[in-house]
Amino acid sequence: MKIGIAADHGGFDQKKEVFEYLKNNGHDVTDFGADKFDESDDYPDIVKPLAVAVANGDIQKGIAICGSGVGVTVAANKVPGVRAALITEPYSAHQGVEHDNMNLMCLGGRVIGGVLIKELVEIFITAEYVEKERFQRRLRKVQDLEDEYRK
Ligand SMILES: O=C(CO)[C@H](O)[C@H](O)[C@H](O)COP(=O)(O)O
Repeated sequence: MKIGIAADHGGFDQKKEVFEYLKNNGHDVTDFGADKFDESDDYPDIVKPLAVAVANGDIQKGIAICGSGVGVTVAANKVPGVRAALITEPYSAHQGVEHDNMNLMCLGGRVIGGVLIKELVEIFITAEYVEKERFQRRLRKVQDLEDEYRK
């Protein structure tokens, strides 16, 4: 499984930590930037390449970090095919994948860190979507919404 990670200045340090953690644990992880700390960078620019790679299927699971996690969540969900959510606790990190097929987990670098952020990453990357009829039905409805409002 290919994992991608991106962060603006609000999550720059946490991105480095998570990237190292994933690499050290043998995962195939790509860093989509930012490449350097820049207080003036903008989260839509930073998350777009990762979101597109997730939507294309080049990356199976994406992790995006900004200050609160809200900005990258909003921006990533504008890319058709992305199912991004802001995650702050373990239950949603796996349930979001199991029920909703979340393919991009968003985190707040100014909100969480240390052990919790790695725990959430571990839960997210190991969780699997459960192909139950009710989950499929709901995801089809999400897809219908996307199709209805696509330009
Ligand atoms: O948290 C964020 C969006 O939800 C991002 O990190 C933004 O860039 C945040 O607004 C950063 O704030 P700053 O005052 O420009 O550092």
